[in-house]
Amino acid sequence: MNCAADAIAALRAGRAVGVDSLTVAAVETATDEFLALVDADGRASVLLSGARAAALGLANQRESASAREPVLVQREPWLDPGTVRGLVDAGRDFDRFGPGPLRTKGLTDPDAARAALALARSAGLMPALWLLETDASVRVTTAEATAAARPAHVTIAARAGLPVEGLATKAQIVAMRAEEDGSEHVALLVGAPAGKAPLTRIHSECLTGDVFGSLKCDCGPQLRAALQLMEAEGGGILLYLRQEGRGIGLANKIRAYGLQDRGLDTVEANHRLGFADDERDYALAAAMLRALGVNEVRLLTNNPAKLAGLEAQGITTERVAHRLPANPHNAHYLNVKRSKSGHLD
Ligand SMILES: Nc1nc2c(ncn2[C@@H]2O[C@H](COP(=O)(O)OP(=O)(O)OP(=O)(O)O)[C@@H](O)[C@H]2O)c(=O)[nH]1
Ligand SMILES: [Zn+2]
Repeated sequence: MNCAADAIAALRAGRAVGVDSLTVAAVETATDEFLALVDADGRASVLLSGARAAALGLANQRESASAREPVLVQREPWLDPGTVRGLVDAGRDFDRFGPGPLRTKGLTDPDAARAALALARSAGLMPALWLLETDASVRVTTAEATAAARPAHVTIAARAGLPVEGLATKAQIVAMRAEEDGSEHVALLVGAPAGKAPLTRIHSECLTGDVFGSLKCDCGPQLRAALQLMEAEGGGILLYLRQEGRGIGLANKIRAYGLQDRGLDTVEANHRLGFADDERDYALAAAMLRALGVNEVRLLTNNPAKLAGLEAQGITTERVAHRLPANPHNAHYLNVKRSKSGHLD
C-alpha cells in the first residue's frame, strides 16, 4: 500500500491527513461543511510555508523563522475560513490590504509540518494547511511524506514502440512508476542509444509549452530540438519527468503566470506563492537512467542543477548546451533564468 499516494489523494479531495502527530487538511480544498465537522469551534491554526509567510511579512516574528521553515499562524476570532482562503492565495495580494494583525506561534513538530507542506506540493495544491485537532483515517509518517516529495526509486511498468511525428527513426516509450508516491514518468528511447554516454535530455513537464505551444517559455522548442539531435546521432534518451512548473504543479504554475501578468518575474512569482524558485530534484531521473542500464550521459541542458543532481546520484554527466532562439514573449524569462537561477549560456 502506498500511504503517500493515499495522503496526496486525500488532500486533493479536501479530507484530513495525519502526518505523525499532526492532522492537516488543505486550505485550498477543505470546504466550509468539512471544517464545520472537524473544527466546529474554529480553533484550527494555519500552517504556511516559510516563503509564503515571508510574502505576508510574518517570517521574522519568531526567532527561529526563516524563509525555508514552516510557519504556524495563530487562529483569531475574526480569522474565518473565507478570510484564510484569501490570505493564502497570492493572486489576492493585489486586491486589497491583507487582514491582520496576524501572529505566529511555535510548532510542536516542525519536521512533520515540513513534510505535510511537501505533501501539499506533491498534490499540486497551495502550500497552506489547516492544522486540525481531530484524528484522520488516512495517515502517513513524516518519513513517507518527505520521501514522496523527492521520489528516488522507480519500477518499469510498461514499454512499447512509438512512431513519432518528425522522426524517421523508431522510438520506444517506457512507462515507469515512482515507488514513493506512485507518480508516472516516461522515457522515450530514440533509435538505438548506443555508446557509453548516450545523448540525453531531462525534460520537466510543461503542459502549456509542450502541448499548447505557449511562447512564455522555451520548453516546446527544446523538446522537439532534443529529439531531432538524438535522431541525427542515431539515438538518444528523453526522460519526461512529471515536474510541471519546476515541481509546483499545473494549477500553481498558472497562478505564477497570473502573478507574472501583474509584473512579478518567474522567480518572484514562485516565492510569492510560497515555493522555492525551483522545487525539482533529479534523484528520480538518475533512477530512471539506472533502470535503463545507463550510468553515463551527455546531457542537453543549460541548467547546472540538472548536472549536479545527476552527478550527486553517481551518474557521470557531460553537458551539451541546449539553447534555442528567444522570442519576444520569453526573452525576459530566459534573462531572469540566467541572472537569478544560474542558467548557463
Ligand atoms: N513555476 C514556474 N515554472 C515554469 C515557468 N516557466 C516554465 N516553467 C516550468 O519550468 C520547467 C522547465 O524548466 P526550464 O528552466 O525551461 O528548463 P530547465 O529544465 O530548468 O533547464 P534546461 O535543461 O536548460 O532546459 C517546466 O516544468 C515548466 O513547466 C514559470 O514561469 N514558473
Ligand atoms: Zn515551459
